[in-house]
Amino acid sequence: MTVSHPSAERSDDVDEMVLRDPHAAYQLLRSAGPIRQLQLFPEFDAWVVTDYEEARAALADQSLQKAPPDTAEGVAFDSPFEDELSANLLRADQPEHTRLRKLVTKAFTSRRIQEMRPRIEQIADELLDEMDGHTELDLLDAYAFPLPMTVICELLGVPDDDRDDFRAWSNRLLDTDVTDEDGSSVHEASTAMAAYLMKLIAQKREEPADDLLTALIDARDSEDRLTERELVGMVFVLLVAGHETTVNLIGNGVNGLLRNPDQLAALQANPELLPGAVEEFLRFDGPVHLATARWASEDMDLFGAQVKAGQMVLVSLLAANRDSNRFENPDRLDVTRAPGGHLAFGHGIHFCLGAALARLEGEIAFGRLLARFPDLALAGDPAAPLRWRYSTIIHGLETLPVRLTA
Ligand code: HEM
Repeated sequence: MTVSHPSAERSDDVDEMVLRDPHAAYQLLRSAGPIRQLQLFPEFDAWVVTDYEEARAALADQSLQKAPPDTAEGVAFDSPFEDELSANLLRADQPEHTRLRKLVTKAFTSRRIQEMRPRIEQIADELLDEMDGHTELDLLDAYAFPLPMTVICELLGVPDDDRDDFRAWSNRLLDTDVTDEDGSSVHEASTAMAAYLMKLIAQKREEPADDLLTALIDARDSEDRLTERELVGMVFVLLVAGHETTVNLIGNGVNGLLRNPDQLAALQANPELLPGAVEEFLRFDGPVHLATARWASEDMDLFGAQVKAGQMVLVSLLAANRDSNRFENPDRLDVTRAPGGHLAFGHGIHFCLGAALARLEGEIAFGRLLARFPDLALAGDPAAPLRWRYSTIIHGLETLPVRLTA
């Protein structure tokens, strides 16, 4: 698959290739062992784990801590979300992590999530109604983005009128912008995002309702179970994780299907394959590229590498999910593959809180889309280069132009 990006003029070494064309880069890297140092950020190198077994072990290894240690290398660069947004689950170690996660687990259990099925189906159908009558459109804008965004906003109980601003800030926080040398664009986006979240919390304090944000505010104001910074950090992580990822489950999965017509036909002929197909989309082109940063808490031997205290360790979920020692024919999309075992939702104590919700959204999104537009196809020249977002965290397309009818 060819990929282009505005920064293609940068040096074409493997470090840069990991961001520009990750699957090809990991194929080159894998033969060099399960871990190696890469320069993914301008100021410092990070250790990157690429093989399945080691990736799984690293995700569960609590000597790789989430809170940057005092002596960490490159912390200033890695912390654009200072200060208001950083007190969140993905930056917390035990025991803070357990306390914070307990506040939200109840809202995300499979049973609670299954109750949302009729409403998610309705949201999908409304978006599909709006698409009807168009010949070509960007599936990310019209469907893959608004669906999970509407769901997470309703679950929290916040308006989604500002969702375009929110999407722009969130993209700026998660993508690597090579032109933002002094970090001012990221800083501006994190300041705007923090101000917006504080406004949402203030509004909800004025008008409480039967929703997750009200419950979190109660836990703060009546029970003192989290600080104000932690409240803002929680809303931040739920809103960002709730929509930056599922949009790319839908986008990457549809892209994979439309480029593999035999798999599309198999799924259309056997809709009962859908839940397994969603797992395969997650394995084949998962929405998260590298899991969020971990830091060595001490000098250690990590899979044969001498990692020093304070160095950053990143786990490549994309690489692990294409490890041929774990998955047969890993570069083949196969909707009949026995599901399970992929690392797209992470592993260990930070395993994705929203996995059940994302799976349900995915199942509904693919099922409704293919039923409504059975002749769905890529618009334009299928051999034309795809533009992937340039990001250490997100693996997703910039746009996905499709034709709706034959
Ligand atoms: C297909 C969609 C999704 C994918 C692939 C995904 C992936 C992940 C991954 C890989 C992690 C762990 C990161 C790490 O260990 O560094 C994670 C954590 C998390 N995800 Fe998801 N996610 C998805 C959807 C969602 C949704 C819909 C929500 C809903 C709010 C959500 C909320 C979270 C939260 C709160 C965490 C942090 C958990 C913790 O630190 O304990 N995610 N997700």
